[in-house]
Amino acid sequence: MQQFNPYDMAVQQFELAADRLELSEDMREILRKPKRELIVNFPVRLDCGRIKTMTGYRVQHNVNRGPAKGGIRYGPDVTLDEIKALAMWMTWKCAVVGIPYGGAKGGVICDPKNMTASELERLTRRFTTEISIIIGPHSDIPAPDVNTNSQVMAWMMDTYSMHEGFSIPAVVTGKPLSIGGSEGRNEATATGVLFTTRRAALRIGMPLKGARVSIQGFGNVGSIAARLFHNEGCKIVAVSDTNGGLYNEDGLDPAMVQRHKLEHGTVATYPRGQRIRAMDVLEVPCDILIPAATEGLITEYNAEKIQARIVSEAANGPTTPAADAILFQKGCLVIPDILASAGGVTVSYFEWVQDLQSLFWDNEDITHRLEVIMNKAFDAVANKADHYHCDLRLGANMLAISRVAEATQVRGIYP
Ligand SMILES: NC(=O)C1=CN([C@@H]2O[C@H](COP(=O)(O)OP(=O)(O)OC[C@H]3O[C@@H](n4cnc5c(N)ncnc54)[C@H](OP(=O)(O)O)[C@@H]3O)[C@@H](O)[C@H]2O)C=CC1
Ligand SMILES: O=C(O)CCC(=O)C(=O)O
Repeated sequence: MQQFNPYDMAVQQFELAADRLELSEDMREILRKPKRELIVNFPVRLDCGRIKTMTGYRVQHNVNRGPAKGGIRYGPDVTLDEIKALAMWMTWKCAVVGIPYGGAKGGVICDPKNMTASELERLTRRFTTEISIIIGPHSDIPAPDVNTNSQVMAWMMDTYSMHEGFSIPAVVTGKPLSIGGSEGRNEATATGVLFTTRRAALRIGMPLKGARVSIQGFGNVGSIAARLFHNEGCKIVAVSDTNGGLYNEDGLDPAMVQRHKLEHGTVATYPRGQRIRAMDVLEVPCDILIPAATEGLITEYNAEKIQARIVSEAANGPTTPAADAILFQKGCLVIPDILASAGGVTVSYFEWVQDLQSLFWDNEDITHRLEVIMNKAFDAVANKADHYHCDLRLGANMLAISRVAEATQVRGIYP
């Protein structure tokens, strides 16, 4: 089996859309490569006194529609190609929901589950200092992603502000409310998944009430999606994390599963369900599948076995192009990542705007504004897909890429 490379996959998706848009080779050359790739190697003192040199990345894919925007992830398997792919998807994600940002992503190769809070703080502060030559409230604004959270964003904001000499909350989003975070940001990605799934269910005439939902990944996005879909009247039949999966055809109570995970570190050992392998959550009988873990897990090897009628991609890049073709053929409606998971960055945009104006909105206002944007984006993507007789991914990519290409063209290219 060939080694999965997320950047190759992102470029392959890009080329499919560029072909249908009949984009010139010159424009493709500009859009397929990241604008900036920063690699930093930096020392971190561990609690035992040893110094470990860590490697981190910040990639800005495109900034023609506004400042670069995108999360920071920590993990042992982070690679530059993964971060390049995620940065490119951020460019398309911001364009598809029409918020004035380009795309970026960052990451550090580390093992966060085996690091103490003080080691993570030192890592975060040093990494922020290293990438502060390219981040800033008007140039590139990080946010949380896999294995990072509001505490990590608080350390980033504090470190950046220390160097400037005064508080600059707008340098990162996803912060705690007490230092300029926004109402609704923590739940925003999962809320966006719910809004787009409601729209998709309407499109295929499937009631959400009573729908069986399987969720891969039980972190920020997956666990909150479980709660929101449960509140919507859906039955959460399967969940998983890195330790394994859990299935119960009668439905799981997300709050109880969450409590079990907090106490035992995994959902897989929750007693009121049948233990299954982590990858099996993709194949259990269900109506809606929510991949909320990581890239490249739905492939040509398991797509045929997916039983869901809707796949709502909360994760970035969960489905390979070969799997996309199989799912489209089967009549499974895939809400692509750049649309389904755009609720997070949309509320990050609200957070940034609130920080810049020092005037804050309430939760109701945030949720309403998010719903308007997500519904409008879903309808625009669906119209594109209907017009071109293609799946929603190609529709979303065509919409997004044409918007970025137009911005690039109208700004002019220096001869
Ligand atoms: N946070 C955000 O605002 C946004 C996140 N996303 C995307 O959503 C996805 C999840 O992010 P987020 O929830 O923030 O990250 P978290 O780190 O909070 O959670 C990730 C979850 O995925 C699980 N996981 C990782 N790999 C696997 C695997 N192979 N099989 C099963 N479970 C797995 C982890 O398990 P364990 O608990 O055991 O570690 C964890 O439960 C990512 O693709 C991210 O890029 C997209 C838009 C915004
Ligand atoms: O909130 C943000 O700015 C970015 C979130 C993110 O990294 C993503 O949507 O993948």
